[in-house]
This record gives sequence, structure tokens and C-alpha cells, in this order.
Amino acid sequence: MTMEAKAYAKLNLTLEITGELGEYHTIESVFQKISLFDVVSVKLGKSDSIIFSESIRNITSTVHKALELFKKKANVKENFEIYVKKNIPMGSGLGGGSADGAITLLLLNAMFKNILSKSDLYEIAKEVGSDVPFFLDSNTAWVKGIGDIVQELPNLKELYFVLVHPKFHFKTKEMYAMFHDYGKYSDGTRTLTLVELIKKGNYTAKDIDKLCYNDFEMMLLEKSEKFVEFKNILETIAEVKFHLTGSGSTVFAIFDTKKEAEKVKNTLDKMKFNTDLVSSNI
Ligand SMILES: C[C@](O)(CO)[C@H](O)COP(=O)(O)OP(=O)(O)OC[C@H]1O[C@@H](n2ccc(N)nc2=O)[C@H](O)[C@@H]1O
Ligand SMILES: Nc1ncnc2c1ncn2[C@@H]1O[C@H](COP(=O)(O)OP(=O)(O)OP(=O)(O)O)[C@@H](O)[C@H]1O
Repeated sequence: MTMEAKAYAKLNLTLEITGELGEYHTIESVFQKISLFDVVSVKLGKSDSIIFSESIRNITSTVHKALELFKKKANVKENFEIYVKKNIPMGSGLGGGSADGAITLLLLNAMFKNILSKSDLYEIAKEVGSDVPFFLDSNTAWVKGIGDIVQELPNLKELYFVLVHPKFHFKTKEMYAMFHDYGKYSDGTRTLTLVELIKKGNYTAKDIDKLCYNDFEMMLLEKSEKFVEFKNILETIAEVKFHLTGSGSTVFAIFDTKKEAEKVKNTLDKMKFNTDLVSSNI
């Protein structure tokens, strides 16, 4: 029997870097799942095999890590064939690797009739990657710690996002290392303001847009000419504001209606930008 599930991407509506914890950084962030997904399928096999639809650089992928840790924790001796259809662009700040890792854990656990408790899964998820716990069962969340403390929020209302994927990419590890030298940490108050707005519930795309903030973006605007140039051209053509997600390089703009989002996407597509139109409704 093959079990299959969607691994949804996320946007960081805010991303404040608040300090350091060992080799990691502490963050305050609002994570939002979006309707862009990889598909993970799992079935029993003669030996463990993990195949991605696109070649990925890292042989110890999040899916390899999730499988290894699940088998160990659940004391499972069976072997599995896992296939991952990648749709989420890699190294984009959309959390594709983290989502795949979380969904692999959920599928394996479902195959074994929930052999592991929610808290066991959470512990393994943290080991797969600092962002992975969010992807186990949240849609909208206030994320703290090194990404591992997840506080559920009411689902964001149906909003639309135009994503633009630049030709250049940033590596998460290098971005945090660069931020360490840059050193302009935040205190989390911007994230708290957005959290309060989402809890209250009466808002428009514009209200959310005004509160979007990303410390990596602030750093890139000071340090990266290619990012500044890209963002300026994009915002001039689209006539709307774009925000970085995670450590980039994908940026997003927010709209109340699909129609408004389509208009901007069409304009950008004509100019050969690489875009996606997604919504918060998954
Ligand atoms: C930028 C974000 O996408 C925001 O959601 C995440 O913080 C990144 O999370 P991620 O891609 O799951 O990152 P990981 O694969 O766990 O970590 C890659 C590397 O980034 C650095 N890292 C990551 C997360 C974090 N909170 N602090 C860090 O300093 C560490 O050097 C780590 O070795
Ligand atoms: N399941 C996976 N899918 C894609 N890339 C993976 C996976 N596991 C490990 N990787 C490696 O991690 C790198 C970045 O992965 P990913 O696409 O998750 O980055 P990201 O979107 O920037 O994530 P985040 O927002 O969590 O920083 C890839 O270039 C690849 O080498």
C-alpha cells in the first residue's frame, strides 16, 4: 500500500532574529503555510530507498534524516521506498526541505497506526531541522526559539500571494553567519504586533503587508547590491511591495483577491520573472 501526502511550503510573514543559542540563532516569526507543495509517497520495500524528482545537493536530506530517526525511535525493522515530487523551489526560504521531513514522519507514523505520540514526533522533528516542528500540524503559527517553539494562531484569512523566485540563491547557513557579523538584532516586538492583529482577526492584505518584516532582508538591503537591484526593478514594474521569506531568495507580495494577484503575476510573467500565485487557503 502506498501512502501519499502533500508537504506545503511556508512564508515567514515576519522574521526577527533576536539572539544566538549555541551554533543557532533565536527567532521570532509568523509562519504561514501556502498552497505550494511537494508530494511525498511512502510504501514498504525490500531495502530503504529515497528518490527525489529533482537532484538535490545533499545526500543526507531531511527525508533521509526523518526516516532514520523514525525507525530508531519506533523500533521499526521494515524498509521503505520513498518518492518526493519536488515543486517547492530549493534554497528559496519556502521551507521545502523542512516540510518534506515533517510529512515523511507523519506518513511513517500513520503507516504504523500512530506508534509514536505527538510529543515523540515533535522531538524527532526538531532533530531533522530547527523549522520542522511547525510543519507537523500548523497552518499559521508564532514561531520562537531556534524555530522549534510553535504557538498555534487562528488560520490567516484567505489571502493571495505572488511569489517571485530570483535566479540567485542564498544558503541559510551562510546567511545566519553573515547576520552574526552584521549584528543588528531585533527584539520580537514587530512579530508580537502581527500576532495580535491575527488573533483579533479584523484585517486586510494591506494591514498584514504593513507589518511584514524580515531581518535578513534588512541586512541584504545594506549588503547585497544584486538584491537591492532585483527588488527595485521588481517593485517598479509590479507597483507593489515585496518581502523576503526566510533567508531568501524568494520574495512575496500580498493581495486580498485572486484577481489583483493575477494582474501583478501577468505583468511580471510578461517581463520573464519566475513567479507563482498561491493562497493561504490550503
Ligand atoms: C531562515 C528560516 O527559514 C526561517 O524560518 C529558518 O530559520 C532556517 O531553518 P532551516 O532551513 O531548517 O535551517 P537548518 O537546516 O536547521 O540550519 C542550517 C544552518 O543555519 C543556521 N541556523 C539555522 C536556524 C537557526 N534558527 N539559526 C541558525 O543559525 C545554523 O548554522 C544551521 O546549521
Ligand atoms: N527534502 C529536501 N528538499 C530539498 N532540499 C533539501 C531537502 N533536504 C535537504 N535539502 C538540501 O537543503 C538545501 C535547502 O533546502 P530547502 O529547499 O529546504 O531550503 P529553504 O527553502 O531555504 O529552506 P528554509 O526556508 O527552511 O531555510 C537544498 O539545496 C538541498 O541541498
